[in-house]
Amino acid sequence: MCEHSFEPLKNDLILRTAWGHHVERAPVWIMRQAGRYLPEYHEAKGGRDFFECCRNPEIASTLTLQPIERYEGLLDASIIFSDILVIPQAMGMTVEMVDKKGPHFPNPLKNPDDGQYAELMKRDVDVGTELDYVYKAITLTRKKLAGRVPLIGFCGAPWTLFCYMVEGGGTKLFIETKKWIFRYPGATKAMLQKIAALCVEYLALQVKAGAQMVQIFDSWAGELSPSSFKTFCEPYLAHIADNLPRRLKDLGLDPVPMIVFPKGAWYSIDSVCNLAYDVIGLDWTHDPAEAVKTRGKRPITFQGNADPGVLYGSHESITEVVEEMVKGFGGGKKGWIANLGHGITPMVNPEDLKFYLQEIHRLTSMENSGNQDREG
Ligand SMILES: Cc1c2[nH]c(c1CCC(=O)O)Cc1[nH]c(c(CCC(=O)O)c1C)Cc1[nH]c(c(CCC(=O)O)c1C)Cc1[nH]c(c(C)c1CCC(=O)O)C2
Repeated sequence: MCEHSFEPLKNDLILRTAWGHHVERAPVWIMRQAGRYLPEYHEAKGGRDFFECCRNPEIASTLTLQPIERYEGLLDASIIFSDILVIPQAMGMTVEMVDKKGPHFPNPLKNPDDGQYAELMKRDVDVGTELDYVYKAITLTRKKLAGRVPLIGFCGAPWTLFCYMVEGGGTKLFIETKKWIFRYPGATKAMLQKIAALCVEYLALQVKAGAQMVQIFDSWAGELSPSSFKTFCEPYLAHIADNLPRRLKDLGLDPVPMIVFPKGAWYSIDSVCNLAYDVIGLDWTHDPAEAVKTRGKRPITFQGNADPGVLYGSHESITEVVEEMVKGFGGGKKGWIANLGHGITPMVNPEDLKFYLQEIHRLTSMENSGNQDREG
């Protein structure tokens, strides 16, 4: 139990699915479900800066609830409105959100001798106080949810956060990142380990505040070769999965399901199935049936994975993609949480997302939709 008392959950479908139980239909939520495609998001955000919204528990909880209210009864989880870059901020780096451009670090990490690296490595970061506003937003959101659906907490994976910290923002070429891993592998690993420890504490405190499930977003995992993935990504994902349950236990908290989303690293799935995560998020480059075959009998739930671009398509194509996905994941009565293969993109018509959610409900509620052999 977390330290607060909240209304009992009325819909625990996603938690049961994540724990590997047989369920009545596939649960569904959407990465970035609170965001720019919703007119009410822009309205509630007003002229405010993005990080100012994250730091304001009242606004963050309002934004978190928007999709739950608009798609009443169709979403099986909420995700706290925040950003993965709050960890670099807590470490002392400045991160701005530039309109229509995305995140920008005015002073990224240049090399291990630039002074800032040593400074960050030696600083004792207290994510308890630095990210206090996130825990407050989580507790307030749990109250406002009043048990409608579970609340997911999240963080960025060490690898993805490191990329942002050295690139200073989004990139296509990853020049700085590659300089770090191929010139300074030791310094890179030390920083990744530092971030991983912060992730564990940050997620534990989110659970303490009321998060009922957590997701680790490794959005840039796919920039690595399979062997670099083994060196710079996987050990830190493993560290989080191994240490979060221990930390929760220390704090007197029950374990929560842990989701990992190593976007783009399709080659890693067999090995990621051996980590201690309960759920693995798949992007749309995965063939669901192949992934199910690779999983075999291991007790892992998959999450995903339609191309988010299908929401720009016709309703016929949405139905086709959902049908294919339901079939590939074995019907939806076990081992699958429906989602998109990455965050929903701006300019999607919210009514088309509604249709996608309805199709998932319709096609996974069917009597015979659980008859497929999930081992492939
Ligand atoms: C890489 C990453 C970031 N942030 C996040 C990731 C991992 C997921 C992914 O790979 O998409 C995670 C994130 N960011 C946001 C959420 C909120 C909760 C939700 O999913 O609804 C979550 C889970 C809000 C947001 N984070 C951001 C917005 C848009 C801000 C705005 O312009 O109003 C929102 C709603 C800004 C942001 N934040 C980030 C970028 C690259 C951008 C700008 C470009 C973009 O939106 O894709 C970093």
